[in-house]
Amino acid sequence: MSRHRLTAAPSPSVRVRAPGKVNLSLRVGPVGEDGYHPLVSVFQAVSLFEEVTATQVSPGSGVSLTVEGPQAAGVPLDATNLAWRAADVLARHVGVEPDVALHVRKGVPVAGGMAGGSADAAAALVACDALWETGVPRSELGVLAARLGADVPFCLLGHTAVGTGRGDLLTPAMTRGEFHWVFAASEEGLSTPRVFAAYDELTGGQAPPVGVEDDTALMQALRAGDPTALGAALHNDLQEAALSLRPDLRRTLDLAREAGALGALVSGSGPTVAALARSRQHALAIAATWTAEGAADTVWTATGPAHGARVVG
Ligand SMILES: C[C@](O)(CO)[C@H](O)COP(=O)(O)OP(=O)(O)OC[C@H]1O[C@@H](n2ccc(N)nc2=O)[C@H](O)[C@@H]1O
Ligand SMILES: Nc1ncnc2c1ncn2[C@@H]1O[C@H](COP(=O)(O)OP(=O)(O)OP(=O)(O)O)[C@@H](O)[C@H]1O
Repeated sequence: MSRHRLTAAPSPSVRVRAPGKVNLSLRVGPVGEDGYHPLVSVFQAVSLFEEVTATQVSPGSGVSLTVEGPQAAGVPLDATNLAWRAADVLARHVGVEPDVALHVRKGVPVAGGMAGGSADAAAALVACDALWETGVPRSELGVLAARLGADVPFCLLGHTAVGTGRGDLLTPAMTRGEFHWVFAASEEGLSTPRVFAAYDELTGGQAPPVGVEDDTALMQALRAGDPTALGAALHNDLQEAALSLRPDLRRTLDLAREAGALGALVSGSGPTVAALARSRQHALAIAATWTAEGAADTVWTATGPAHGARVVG
């Protein structure tokens, strides 16, 4: 008598990785009537990745979501989650039912100014498009991405790019070589709208208009692959606003400079502090200084630029 073991075939699934970012330069104009600030930013994607797995479920199941990672407790598990919203937006756009089980593995600090949630949205768009075989062109995914948040189009694109408008109109930038980064992350995040509101207060709502010409030295440093020149050109208009809400970050910045960082700044709306190092070894030395001084809850090293949202495995 022969025995047959019946094993159910695993449901088809797609795994996508999307990067967090650091704003090498962030210049913020006066708030507009839509509540958004016109900005010019040079984004760089770094090798801290969010991973979203989209798995097929039976028709009519709808969207479900699980999240893993050290800071997963701070992430919403309902339809307000950016990955869930991305699945809904794509389904509506192509006219399919949003049936999918999403699993998010967080590798970017939560509410840290590094676009972790935006990376989840970008990854979910790519993952669901592949799972549902809807074949939406990248340019069209970019339009959907902008609806989900100002940082989402960049997480889709990756590498290094100049963003204008809300930060969602992107032009790829030329770079040479690899840059070494260290990030000091805090358990307690900062709310992006609160940081923009603090900026409005500090500038009395009269911030000067912004232009791409302010970043000429930075763009030249990127093209030359010159980390020293890049370190000197790093800039963030939101830094003082973030420091007004988190004055302790000043010490984190000072410690990085004392450890020889080529430049140090608050990443985006903070509270993560980014430091540019000379090499991988130097990045580890800065990380060790921050850890020894208790200047961060978690310290991460990474390189940039990194690729945009793409299918892995
Ligand atoms: C600070 C940055 O991370 C820099 O890259 C981004 O500008 C923020 O991008 P994001 O988190 O994707 O932003 P969204 O989710 O679109 O917007 C959150 C809130 O941030 C503020 N916001 C965002 C982008 C922008 N250009 N001006 C703004 O004033 C608005 O109050 C908005 O309601
Ligand atoms: N998938 C998600 N992951 C993390 N947070 C999410 C997600 N979806 C929605 N959120 C909400 O968004 C808030 C900001 O999270 P996120 O990690 O994207 O911040 P951030 O890195 O500061 O973003 P940005 O740099 O784009 O402003 C969180 O506090 C959380 O409430």
